Amino acid sequence: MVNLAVADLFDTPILPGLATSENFISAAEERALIALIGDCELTPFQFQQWTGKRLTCSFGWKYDFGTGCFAPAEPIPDWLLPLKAKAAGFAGLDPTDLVQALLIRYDPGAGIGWHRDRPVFEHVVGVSLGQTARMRFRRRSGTKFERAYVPLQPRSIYHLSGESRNEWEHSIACVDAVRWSITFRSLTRAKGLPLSDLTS
Ligand SMILES: O=C(O)CCC(=O)C(=O)O
Ligand SMILES: [Fe+2]
Repeated sequence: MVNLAVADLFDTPILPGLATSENFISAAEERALIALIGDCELTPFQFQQWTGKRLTCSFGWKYDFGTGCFAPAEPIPDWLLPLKAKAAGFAGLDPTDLVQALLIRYDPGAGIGWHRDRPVFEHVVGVSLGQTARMRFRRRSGTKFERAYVPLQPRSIYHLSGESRNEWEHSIACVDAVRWSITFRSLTRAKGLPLSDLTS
C-alpha cells in the first residue's frame, strides 16, 4: 500500500480535479435540509441480492443497480434548486447541467464501497450534512494502490471531476453517527454514444 497523500487541511486539493470547501452552507440551512430529506421516501440501496445499509432517493435520473436500467426519475424538487444552483456555481457549471440529485442517509455502520460513479454521469458535486466522514481514494499502481483521503465535514462541498473522478475510485468509511449527503451530477456529454452505451 502506498499512501500518496493524506489531507490534513480541508480546502487543500489533494488530487487533480478534486475541489473541496468548508462552510458551504450555514448550520440553519443544514438543519432545514436534514428535515426536508426526512420528508422524502428513502429506500435501502439495492445491488442484486445485497441490500446496503444506506438509504437513498434519486431525482432527475436514477440508475437501478438491480436491473441495470438508467431511467428518468421524479423531477428535482423545488427545495433543492437553490442548493443545486449554488453547487453548480462552486463547480463552475451551469445549474441546468446538474440534472440528477441523489439523497443519501448513512446510519451508524453504513458507508459506501469502492467505486467510480457510473460513466453516464460526468461532474459529481456533493454536500455533506450531519457528521464528518472520511472519503477515501485509491488508484492502482502496478501491484499496489496509491491512496488519498479527505475528511468531509458537515456543511462542506466537494466537486469530483477529471482525474479524481475518472482515474481514482472513491469510498466512504462507515460512519458512527448519522450522515446525510446531497449529490448533484451532470450527464456525460454525448461523445456520439447513445445513453445505453454509457450505462455499463
Ligand atoms: O455520500 C457521498 O458524499 C458520496 C456518495 C457516492 O460516492 C455516490 O453515491 O456515488
Ligand atoms: Fe460515488
